[in-house]
Amino acid sequence: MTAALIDGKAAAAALREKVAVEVARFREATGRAPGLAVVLVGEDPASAVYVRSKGKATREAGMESFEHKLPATTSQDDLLTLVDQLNADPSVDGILVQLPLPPQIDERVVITRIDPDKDVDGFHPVNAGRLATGLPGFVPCTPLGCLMLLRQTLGELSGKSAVVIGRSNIVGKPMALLLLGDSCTVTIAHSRTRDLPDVVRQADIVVAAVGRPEMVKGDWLKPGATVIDVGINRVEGSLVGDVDFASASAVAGAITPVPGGVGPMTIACLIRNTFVSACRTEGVTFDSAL
Ligand SMILES: Nc1nc2c(c(=O)[nH]1)N[C@@H](CN(C=O)c1ccc(C(=O)N[C@@H](CCC(=O)O)C(=O)O)cc1)CN2
Repeated sequence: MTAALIDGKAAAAALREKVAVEVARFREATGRAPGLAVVLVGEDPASAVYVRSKGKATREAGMESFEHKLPATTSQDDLLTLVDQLNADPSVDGILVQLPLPPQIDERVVITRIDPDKDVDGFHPVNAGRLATGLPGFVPCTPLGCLMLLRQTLGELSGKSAVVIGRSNIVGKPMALLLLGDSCTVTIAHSRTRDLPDVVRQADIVVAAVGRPEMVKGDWLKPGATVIDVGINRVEGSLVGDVDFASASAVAGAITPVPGGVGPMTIACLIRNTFVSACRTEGVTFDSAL
């Protein structure tokens, strides 16, 4: 292996620690703690693990965690009523509805019901529009975490060529906009892209977010490229990314592992976004490097 390993676990721990220091200052200044409400509908085991991790990370940062666990049979109207209550609750700075939702509930309707100024997931169309137009809002946690890892690994990103593989609203599109915001030349590749390996081979930065286990091979990469693997795929009882780590790490300059790469940054960025939300509500200034 020649590639340097990008340690997302360490980066996430450092970010959470920085937020915890700022939260202590916030509490002294305002007399209250920032609050995050997390809503889980159903019993999906992976979602339950993520929700538990989010609650733990929230409390460890000195913030209040409000957990709402609803049965898998919950109706869309009942979920919307809970979202309305959380929107109106001044102790709640951030609202997150864990995805995926059961089939009787339309994800888009629920996301759109969350107050955009409490939408710490950054999934609301208003926040998508703010990101696209360069206005302050909330940026989805996974792409924000990827950007932080890239800046930490490469320093200045300006002028670099980047390929984002995947065009989802949650990762691919916001990732491309963030890279554009840092003056990269960005290509979004997807299932209909022709000659994908040739497209990927042009890139200094590759972000793989397709949800197909080990799809990106080492011989698709420009030697020395920085590779960010967003994939979390369970294959025969183990966890693999969208990048074939063994072949890619022989060619890349730096690469994120799975697990221990992007995943931990998702939760750290959620804690960061919740803190930022509380600061905006209270008019408290915060470290712009967060
Ligand atoms: N409302 C949301 N729902 C979902 C989101 C989200 O950002 N908001 N993202 C994913 C799940 N997710 C957080 O919710 C998440 C996924 C993975 C990790 C993580 O740390 N993964 C570890 C491996 C964990 C394991 O062993 O399973 C890693 O990559 O090291 C954190 C958060 C979908 N839903």
